[in-house]
Amino acid sequence: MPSIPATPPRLTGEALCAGYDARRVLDGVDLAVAEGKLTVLLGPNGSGKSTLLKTLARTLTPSAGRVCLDGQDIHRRNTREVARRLGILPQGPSAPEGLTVRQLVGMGRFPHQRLWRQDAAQDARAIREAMAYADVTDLADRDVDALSGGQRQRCWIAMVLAQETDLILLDEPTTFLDLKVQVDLLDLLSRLAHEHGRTLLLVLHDLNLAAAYADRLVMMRDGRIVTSGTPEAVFTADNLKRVFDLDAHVIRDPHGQALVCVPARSGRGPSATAPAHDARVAI
Ligand SMILES: Nc1ncnc2c1ncn2[C@@H]1O[C@H](COP(=O)(O)OP(=O)(O)OP(=O)(O)O)[C@@H](O)[C@H]1O
Repeated sequence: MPSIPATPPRLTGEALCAGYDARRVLDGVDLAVAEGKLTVLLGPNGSGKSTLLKTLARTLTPSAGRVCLDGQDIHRRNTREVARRLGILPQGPSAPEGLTVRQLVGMGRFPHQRLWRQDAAQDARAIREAMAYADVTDLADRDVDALSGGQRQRCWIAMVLAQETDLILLDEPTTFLDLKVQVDLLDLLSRLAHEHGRTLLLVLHDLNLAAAYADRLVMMRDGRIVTSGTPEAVFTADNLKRVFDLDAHVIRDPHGQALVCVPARSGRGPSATAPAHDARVAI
């Protein structure tokens, strides 16, 4: 996979309002997804993260504002054209029954195929590379239904990779995975951004993994972006309180230097859980 030089954002949302029937969820969201970076969207349940991802991916039409992909309104582009540039893995995806892993991953090639023009060799190469990258080659002939949650999630990631898009949106890709598998998956996504120049926007619920892996954090509440920037700039106790209503300290991991959020246990106050050593810093 060739590296792509840093360029201005190709995916932006401008004054986006969106929702479901009469219910407005997004309320004037402005967002430029940083090129070649891993951006993590954080926010409490129901704050509109999935709605934003769906709107950015053209699955949901905004009631006001617009999404631009490569400078053009994404809703004026056709589905196949968008799918060749932008891949999305929604929350809790489901596959048709009886599909093997290779067939599922092959679905990522649909946007590149036409009835009168199919490049079987190119499709086979993309599927092979995606399965190798997501470490599911050994599972290729297994039934997707018969896999563990973690294995299945890696297969879905492989499907998105086989789509060979520069922009990848993932909604809670680590849900239901054990910590080691979460870390493996985030390492993989991080390599995609940093070694292959892909642009990733993902929703995560684990604050500490988000702070450890994100180049940029975007924090949402009540359908609005409250703050965004590098973890150094925005992963602060004040912002965690503003966005999540969470009482916590943010400290620096003395070994890896990552920022770590230590929640205060209810009724005991933040100081009850703060470590005694001098790694604690006011952030
Ligand atoms: N298909 C839908 N129809 C109607 N309302 C919806 C639909 N999907 C989401 N909502 C509502 O929109 C609001 C935002 O939901 P959304 O899924 O975007 O939040 P979220 O931040 O991704 O939440 P979570 O962290 O729980 O996944 C919620 O109040 C939710 O109930």
